[in-house]
Amino acid sequence: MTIPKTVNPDLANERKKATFDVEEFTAFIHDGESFLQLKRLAEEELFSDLPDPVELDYLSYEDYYNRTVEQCVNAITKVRAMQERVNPGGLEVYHTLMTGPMGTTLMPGGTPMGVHFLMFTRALKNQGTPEQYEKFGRRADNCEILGTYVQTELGHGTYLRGLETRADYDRQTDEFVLNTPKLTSYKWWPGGLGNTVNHCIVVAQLYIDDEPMGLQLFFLQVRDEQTHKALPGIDIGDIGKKIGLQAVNNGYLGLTNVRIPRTNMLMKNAKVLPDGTFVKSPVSQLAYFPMVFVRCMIVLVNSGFHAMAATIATRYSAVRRQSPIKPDEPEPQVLDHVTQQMKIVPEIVTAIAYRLAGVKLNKMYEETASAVGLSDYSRLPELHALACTLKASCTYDSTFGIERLRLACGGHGYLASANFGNIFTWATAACTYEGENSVLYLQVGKILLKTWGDMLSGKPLMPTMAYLGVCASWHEFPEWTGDWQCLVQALQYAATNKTLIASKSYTRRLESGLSPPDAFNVTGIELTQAAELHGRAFVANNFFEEVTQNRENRSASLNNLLEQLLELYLVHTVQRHMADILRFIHLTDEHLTSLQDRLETVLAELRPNLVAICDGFDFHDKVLSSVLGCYDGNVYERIFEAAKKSPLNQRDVPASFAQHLKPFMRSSL
Ligand SMILES: CC(C)(COP(=O)(O)OP(=O)(O)OC[C@H]1O[C@@H](n2cnc3c(N)ncnc32)[C@H](O)[C@@H]1OP(=O)(O)O)[C@@H](O)C(=O)NCCC(=O)NCCSC(=O)CCCC(=O)O
Ligand SMILES: Cc1cc2nc3c(=O)[nH]c(=O)nc-3n(C[C@H](O)[C@H](O)[C@H](O)COP(=O)(O)OP(=O)(O)OC[C@H]3O[C@@H](n4cnc5c(N)ncnc54)[C@H](O)[C@@H]3O)c2cc1C
Repeated sequence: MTIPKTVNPDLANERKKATFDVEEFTAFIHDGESFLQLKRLAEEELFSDLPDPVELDYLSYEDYYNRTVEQCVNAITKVRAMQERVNPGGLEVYHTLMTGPMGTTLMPGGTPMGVHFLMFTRALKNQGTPEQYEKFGRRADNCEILGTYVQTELGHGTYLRGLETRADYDRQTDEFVLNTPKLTSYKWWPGGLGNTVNHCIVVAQLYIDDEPMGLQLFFLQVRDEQTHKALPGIDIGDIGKKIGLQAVNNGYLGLTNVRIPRTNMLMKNAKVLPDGTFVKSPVSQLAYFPMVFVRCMIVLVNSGFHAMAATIATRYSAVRRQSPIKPDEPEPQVLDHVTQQMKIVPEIVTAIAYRLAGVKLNKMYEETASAVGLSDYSRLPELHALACTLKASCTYDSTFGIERLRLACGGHGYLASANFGNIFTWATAACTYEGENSVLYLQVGKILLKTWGDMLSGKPLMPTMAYLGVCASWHEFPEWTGDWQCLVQALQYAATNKTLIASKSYTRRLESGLSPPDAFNVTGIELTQAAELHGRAFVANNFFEEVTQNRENRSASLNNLLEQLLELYLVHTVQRHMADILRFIHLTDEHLTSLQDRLETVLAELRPNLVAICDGFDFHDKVLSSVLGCYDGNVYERIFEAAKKSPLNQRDVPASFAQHLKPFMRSSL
């Protein structure tokens, strides 16, 4: 089957209908031109010789892994060469691309080197001393060594204080002795640990003279640099097949009396001196900072997955024709069925809303990291709260959004070659890794409770929670105007009152004699609901600010489009949380009808621009890797071509016919 060189006429027609400049939208959504140019340059280099993803699908587990390593190494080699051309000696190309959505999507089954770039290199830089960076970090940055972040154990992932891996200081030899004393202490899950890396950062409980000193990070070599064989005392391997991310090579690690020099503990914050004196970190949570960075990144990465799935479903829905709306008319593009628009358009805007929130969050991370560099730790709690809430709500919304988008593609959405399977399993993994979502919401719930107390005692509130003070001061919700500000305030008001309810329940339980931890546990449902609403209110408010500020820097047509996207996002989000809102705000049937009218109006207004908006996300066909989502819309040819590649179509009759079917049918006679 040859794929036509022409673009499907329905898609070409959609593109002609666009009312805005796609390139301007693309620059807006990528936060400026510079990253965009870098991304496109890299795509040109990286994708020229990538193999067909359909072939990868049929490889064995082992071949899939080996093939991914090959692709990964090729990609990194090219990116390094590109860095030398763009800014010799710098690392921005490297890090921007390998830690961004493109790096993750370059290999359909994920990459065994992702955690090397995301966590290993960064932790060496930010948790090590300058000398440690020179000794270990520079080699990691240059990929002379490969590593991963080894924290989770078979028995514990969430509850870090329960980790069982020990690092005992031996004053005589100036070494730490590392052990995983029980089966449950085995490290379990780290990406690339299975068979790829030769070094890692191990998170372990530090003991000095058998006294626990808390969790610390240790640089550890696990495999010989020449032979790649495990070093003495190290039991290491792959944890086996998962429901997705088959090439990430998640591994296990057991340690028996493994000795490392004292200077292998990352000592930028806490320190152990040669005589065994322990110098505490100025703030113990600094050991958690590598996780905060990844939580911030996840918001960008998952909003990217969400936008990928939305692009596939939108393009396919513009090509797919089914079921006349009026009996005597031709079959319309399925995108003209309003229920189809309702499945797709809210997902497009949600991906955009999280992309914008993710950019804001990552800027806040950079500011906080700079402040930490100057020993100012004051913004850590606010960053922690926002990273937790956005990581949790973004991964949840993208996971279920991607599934809705797959369903919107009917039968063909279920084909592996449509690529929803990979996109979904990438997205849903992030609901668990880097902090399980409910656990992160409970962290936010705890901070909301504390903030509520601060508010009652007149203390200043952190900026992203200041609205609690404003809303709590209202006797009742101001007059319902239904404008954008009102819709954002409705979400904030609901979040505030949910916090109030949770706070009252918690206090009531304390008064009835429950201990604080028990009272917190039984208030968990209300606390997580408050935390979720807090996150959604932030995303809505941020979207509102992005669209209503800096208008003069954008064309009128882009402003118009962004206003429509905002309108849909706010109306849809308010409708989604209507049960919470109605509990606190009196709305009439007229108000609710008006919201529904607005939803339907803006869906119709956005309809001509849907394909162009998805084009504006600027996903290369190799990134989408989908027979349904290609830019040219030659969907049926690609579905057919992919089917022809099935191994079962490579010979006339499969072996199982002679071996099993034929004797079986004879004996049934
Ligand atoms: C759940 C907690 C946060 C609990 O921490 P804790 O110290 O035991 O208990 P606590 O009393 O709740 O907290 C004490 C205090 O520490 C604060 N805090 C907690 N975390 C942070 C932070 N990151 N930054 C700044 N502050 C933080 C809390 O708010 C508390 O503050 P407070 O004392 O109340 O003022 C922690 O255990 C945790 O983070 N667990 C999640 C584990 C996790 O995320 N693992 C990730 C492994 S790596 C990975 O998955 C890589 C995947 C990457 C890929 O494949 O791409
Ligand atoms: C694809 C993937 C990649 C990963 N990569 C890495 C890596 O590179 N390095 C690494 O160290 N780890 C990695 N992990 C491990 C990951 O970080 C942990 O799985 C994650 O932190 C969740 O911890 P857990 O598995 O212990 O879940 P659990 O905590 O056992 O969760 C089970 C259930 O218990 C609930 N629960 C637990 N604690 C509480 C609580 N306090 N309150 C209420 N409910 C609670 C949870 O909400 C959940 O519903 C990876 C995991 C996956 C899936």
